[in-house]
Amino acid sequence: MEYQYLIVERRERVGLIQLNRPKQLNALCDALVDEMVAALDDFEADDGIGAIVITGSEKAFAAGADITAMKDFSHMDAYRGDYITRNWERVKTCRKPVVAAVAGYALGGGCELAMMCDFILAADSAQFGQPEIKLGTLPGAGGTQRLPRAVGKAKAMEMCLTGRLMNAEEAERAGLVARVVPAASLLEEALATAARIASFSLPVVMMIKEAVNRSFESSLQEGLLFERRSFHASFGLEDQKEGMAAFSEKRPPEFRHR
Ligand SMILES: CCCCCCCCCCCCC/C=C/C(=O)SCCNC(=O)CCNC(=O)[C@H](O)C(C)(C)COP(=O)(O)OP(=O)(O)OC[C@H]1O[C@@H](n2cnc3c(N)ncnc32)[C@H](O)[C@@H]1OP(=O)(O)O
Repeated sequence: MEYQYLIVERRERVGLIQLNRPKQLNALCDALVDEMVAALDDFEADDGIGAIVITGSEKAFAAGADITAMKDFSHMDAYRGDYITRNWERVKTCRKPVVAAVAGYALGGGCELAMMCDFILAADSAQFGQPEIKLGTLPGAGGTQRLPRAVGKAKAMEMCLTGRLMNAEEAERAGLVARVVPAASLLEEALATAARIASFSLPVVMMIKEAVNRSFESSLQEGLLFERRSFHASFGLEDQKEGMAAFSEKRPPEFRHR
């Protein structure tokens, strides 16, 4: 597929998706999101891909939904067109892990896109925010729902009501990002992290992603039961036999990803 707004590459067992609208600070438009859905579909179907990285440019992961594109929308335009949110769950529904590598601005829909990913690696230049209130609107792709779950009500409420930005250090302290790395090594670190994940058993990686995400959707008791049944099911995998045999034989495992 030809991409106009993305750079899409395979880096061994890692699929790399780079937002490529640097002049507009990677503002998210319908066409970019449609291309991202296509790239995720492609990587999900590819047995040679075990993990995915989404990143932007040095100055911006994504500065939000495209204000120019939507500024004259009517309620019905937004509602019936479901502007750039019609496929918004595709990152979350992707069964392979998706890592967000964020440098620069991740604002509005850009912060929401990063939070849809399984975890965020932030450059020390990263700045996160939901500044929609400054535009006379509010987050529309999870900002008021995922941000409180990530950083707590107080910080999320203050950020959404004031539109202030959160730098990488505060974001790590608050639990929004997994780790902060120097901007110069962000992509290298993200690819290495994704490659490590992709080196493990793909079915187990998928089961872990599913179980961790289930913790946000169910009671502790239901989540523990889901996890336990998944643990039991792992003993049906060739990779579980290989992993535990390799340990006993004091050699590295060679997972077959099935
Ligand atoms: C596979 C499924 C994936 C699904 C993914 C979906 C998730 C997203 C869905 C979103 C749903 C809607 C809800 C979200 C709404 C929003 O996001 S509203 C927008 C929120 N963002 C902002 O308010 C930030 C706006 N930008 C700025 O404040 C500043 O640009 C900046 C980031 C602080 C940088 O300032 P500065 O360094 O001065 O650069 P600028 O000159 O301002 O910008 C450079 C050019 O980039 C253009 N631009 C920047 N941001 C946007 C934007 N959001 N939309 C459109 N264009 C933008 C800016 O206009 C400049 O362009 P030129 O004037 O042509 O040079």
